[in-house]
Amino acid sequence: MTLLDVRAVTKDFRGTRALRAVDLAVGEGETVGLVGESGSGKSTLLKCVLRLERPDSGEIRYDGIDVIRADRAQRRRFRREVQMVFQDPHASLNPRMTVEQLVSEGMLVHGLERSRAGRRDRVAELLSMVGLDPSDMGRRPGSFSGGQRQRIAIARALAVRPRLLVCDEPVSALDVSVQAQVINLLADMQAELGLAVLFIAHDLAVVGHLCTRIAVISRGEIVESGPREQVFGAPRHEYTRALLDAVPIPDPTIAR
Ligand SMILES: Nc1ncnc2c1ncn2[C@@H]1O[C@H](COP(=O)(O)OP(=O)(O)OP(=O)(O)O)[C@@H](O)[C@H]1O
Repeated sequence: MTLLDVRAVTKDFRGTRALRAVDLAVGEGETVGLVGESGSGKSTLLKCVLRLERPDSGEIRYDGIDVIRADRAQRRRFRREVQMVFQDPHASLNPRMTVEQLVSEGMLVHGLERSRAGRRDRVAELLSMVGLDPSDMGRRPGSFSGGQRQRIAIARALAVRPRLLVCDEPVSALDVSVQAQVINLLADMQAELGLAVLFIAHDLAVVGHLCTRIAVISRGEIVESGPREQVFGAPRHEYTRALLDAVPIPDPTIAR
């Protein structure tokens, strides 16, 4: 079943065509990568999906909800079921809050765990899941490394039991050695929880590691889209070939 369905979305900013009739679908439990260089339109598409920008034309549907015209109850469901992990956990995690507060905030907002003890237990469980020590839940994000902060951000997103996780350049700010750990964690969580993932990045190698389907965006247009093996093995578009030339192939089976 298609969970997120973006159809023919177009967006102009006073003369700049940021998106040209973009189509993009993410199925239930599916991992989709959206790749493109800086300025290609990735952020604009994301803002349209998150209702931060209104497309000039086109449709965005999420599990029966018309995202652009959603009513209050629909927006509320959408805000719980679609969670985000951002590029910079330093900026996206409030430095004054403890890990316990950060991870339990969504549960409070959405009324998922009524008791403080229940929320605490769930925070402990989530921290273990993402490879952090539950006894650290009283610490603040500033005392963790970049990779650990991204684990906190992932635990926070998972706390409200989302169906779709949207990751916007989640490892771009991390050291290369830490990038692989965070990608592996996302892959584990995706498999364990059956989450759908939309993973946005400028780096094709990073996307290829996690996503079974890849869409390539260039100058506001999806220039290629298909199974990972097809995009890596037989890229149709010259822009994809250029992106492939610029990165090491992450998986030797794909390289062959
Ligand atoms: N608010 C805005 N006003 C005017 N132009 C904009 C605005 N937002 C984006 N643009 C333009 O739209 C185009 C797409 O930008 P967008 O930020 O979506 O690209 P991107 O792929 O997300 O790039 P990056 O990876 O650098 O964030 C660019 O030409 C950009 O300059």
